Amino acid sequence: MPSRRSRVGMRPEPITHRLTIADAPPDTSTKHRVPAPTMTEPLLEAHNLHRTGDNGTPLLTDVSLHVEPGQRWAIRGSSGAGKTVLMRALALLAPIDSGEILFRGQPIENANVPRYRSSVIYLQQRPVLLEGTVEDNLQLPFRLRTHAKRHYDRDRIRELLSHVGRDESFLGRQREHLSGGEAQIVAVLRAIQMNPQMLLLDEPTAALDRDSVSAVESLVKDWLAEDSSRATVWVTHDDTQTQRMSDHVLHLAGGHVVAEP
Ligand SMILES: Nc1ncnc2c1ncn2[C@@H]1O[C@H](COP(=O)(O)OP(=O)(O)OP(=O)(O)O)[C@@H](O)[C@H]1O
Repeated sequence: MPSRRSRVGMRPEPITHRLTIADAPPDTSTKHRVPAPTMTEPLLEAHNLHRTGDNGTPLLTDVSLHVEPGQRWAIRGSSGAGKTVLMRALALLAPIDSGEILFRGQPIENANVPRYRSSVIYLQQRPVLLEGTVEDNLQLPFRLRTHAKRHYDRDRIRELLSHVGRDESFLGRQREHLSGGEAQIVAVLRAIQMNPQMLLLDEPTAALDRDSVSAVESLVKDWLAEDSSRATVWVTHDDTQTQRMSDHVLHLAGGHVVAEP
């Protein structure tokens, strides 16, 4: 069994037995069928997250989320509900005071954070791109030690660009000449070329025009369709985007999970 020790050193949880294929009772009756055990282990688990802000205000209170392979979650809630605080905690970019975050059933030790961040990539509303061309930005992750053995694949990028109606000339565009939508397309391409297991999308299309929204959504949909075990957590205020891009919804209000707003 995986260790249930918290990365943040809080409350050890009771060890819970997880059903495996070997544990499954034989199906001796079709009349009184025993419910099939869950074979899938969650990809990302947040258990009872708590965080208090600098001024003592509770930002997250007992927030839990289990994302299984293939699931597409939407995080909903009004402004200030704690959506970004939660997403940054899941991305290990912001601290939690208590609770635990597990990836594939394991806590993420400090030494494994770079690997975690290449499996679970966080994208924010305003993408951070460096000076230089689109291609410079796409090549950037391959300069990191974590990806030293991987190589930038221009053919793959060219193919992905064709899905969103851009040709190779886009690669030579300077960062400062990109629209907000184009910059977000670059950020999504930069993430999905790394073949992550999950994307954490924090309002990535909030300030974009309709064409850019559909370009970003279609890149993410195509990436999901390539591998049925990939998953997303998408913060959005948009009801129709929630319908298009999610099959599970977590509602937050005042840093709490609520049934419905
Ligand atoms: N370090 C901090 N200390 C104190 N308060 C904070 C801190 N970080 C965030 N907050 C507050 O926590 C609340 C939740 O912020 P958060 O950014 O998660 O909201 P949100 O749900 O993402 O809102 P929006 O939809 O407007 O992006 C806000 O009131 C914010 O000002």
